[in-house]
Amino acid sequence: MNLEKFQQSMYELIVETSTNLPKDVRRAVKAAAVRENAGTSAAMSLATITNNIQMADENISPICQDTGMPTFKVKTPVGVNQLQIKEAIYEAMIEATKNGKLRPNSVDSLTGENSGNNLGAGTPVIKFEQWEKDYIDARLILKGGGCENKNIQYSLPCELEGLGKAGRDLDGIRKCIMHSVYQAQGQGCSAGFIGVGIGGDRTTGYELAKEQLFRRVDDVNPNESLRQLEEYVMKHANELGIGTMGFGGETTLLGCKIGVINRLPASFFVSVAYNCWAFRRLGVQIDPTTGEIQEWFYQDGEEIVFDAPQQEETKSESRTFTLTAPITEEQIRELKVGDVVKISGRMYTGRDAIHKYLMDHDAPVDLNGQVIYHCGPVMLKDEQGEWHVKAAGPTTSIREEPYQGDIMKKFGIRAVIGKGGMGPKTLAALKEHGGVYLNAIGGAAQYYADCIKSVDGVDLMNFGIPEAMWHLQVEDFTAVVTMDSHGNSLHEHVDKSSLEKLSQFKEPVFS
Ligand SMILES: O=C(O)C[C@H](O)C(=O)O
Ligand code: SF4
Repeated sequence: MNLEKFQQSMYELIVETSTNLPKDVRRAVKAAAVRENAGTSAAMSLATITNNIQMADENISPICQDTGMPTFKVKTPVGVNQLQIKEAIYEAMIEATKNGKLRPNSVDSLTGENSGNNLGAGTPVIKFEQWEKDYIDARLILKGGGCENKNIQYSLPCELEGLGKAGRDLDGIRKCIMHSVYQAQGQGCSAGFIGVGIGGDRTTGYELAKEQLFRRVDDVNPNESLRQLEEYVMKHANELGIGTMGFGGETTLLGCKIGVINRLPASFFVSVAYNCWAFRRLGVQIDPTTGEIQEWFYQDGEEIVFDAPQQEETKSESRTFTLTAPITEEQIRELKVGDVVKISGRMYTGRDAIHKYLMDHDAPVDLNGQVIYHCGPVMLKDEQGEWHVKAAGPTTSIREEPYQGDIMKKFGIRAVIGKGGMGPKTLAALKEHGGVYLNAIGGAAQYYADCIKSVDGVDLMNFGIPEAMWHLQVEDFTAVVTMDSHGNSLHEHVDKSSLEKLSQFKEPVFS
């Protein structure tokens, strides 16, 4: 095999997967955008999402800054050297990271050190299979950490909030799947796609669930019971009202694929892999002699054009405020859940490592009246040593729940921006201190990168690029107030109302 060419093909597969959302996924997103009512938060978020998808195409830059756990599935004809393939994939990963197509995402679990090139123990994941065909089939999925955190595994029988007892039968499985969508709320950047694995052990159950994510969104399950179940879930999960980013709305789920394998008599697992709307997976057919790409998978069909939203659709029903840091308590107290905020001026990124650090250290900058953005961007340094933002959407905020309230009070921070919302501890601190939580659109990494006009500095680089504290100069960075300083939380509200809706699906359906 021409290894140089093969490595180039793997590089193309990585770049395309990170930057070019597959057509079957685009069709599902488009259908969701069409369903939402103009002027609602869901419609506006979907407009941002579709805009972001197109920006990623044009910029050839990551759709989302979290380029995920690279998982390759490679089928090779007998005689092809899999060791060489592995080596070529490693090289292609290094190059894609260097060129800002992947974020350095491989972190030592004990020391916290980022390897910087996406290689490390267990990264990337490469699964090989041998087959009788005469070509190589290489597929890649880039599944982000936020949606990965929303995966869930049920052991039947069990008791489920809202749904009661789930037994060891098809109806018990139905309940688990409905519950899995409920428990994800907006935190995995809904509307999402789920892959479900029935049976196996804890490991093979999850593997089967992830395997389902390689199926086309629009395929039809050949197993009649599973086909019916997939259809049922698609219809009814969308009645939960969680909606895009958990803002409420018509579409909560974009795809549901279910597979089944045998189990042990004692075990009965239902494993669910949740994937965000930024469902990045592609595949190629490769000639094993030349190493060249012969065909792309998931990319058939017409070009999908997302219509630019009409004037009345972009006109929000909400009040709009403009803020520039330092922000006063008075300005914050004026904001209510549902308001749109446009931020200009300075903001600082801070995510997991920074929040832990700030608990018992001084801040490297004065944070009084400032804005913290839960974000781990993709950054590139030019020849002059200047940093440039390549992708910069929000990360899931709930992970900072143990720290956030204390840190806001300790340093006088007035606003935090993230996604998916935070819990009661933060809500209480916002009320006491005069703070606000702003929800940005998860995955819209190109859209937000465009709002960042310059990088003015960076602290705590020892935490690695995604975890460092970046000083950003922004213009019209738009987010929605979802938790205010008066004790109101849209997240709490949507959680409650979706749980009520979930309980409507308590009665047996598949008996
Ligand atoms: O790590 C990130 O940047 C985001 C993550 O995928 C998340 O959804 O929280
Ligand atoms: S930020 Fe959202 S869109 Fe990006 S990887 Fe995480 S869950 Fe997916």
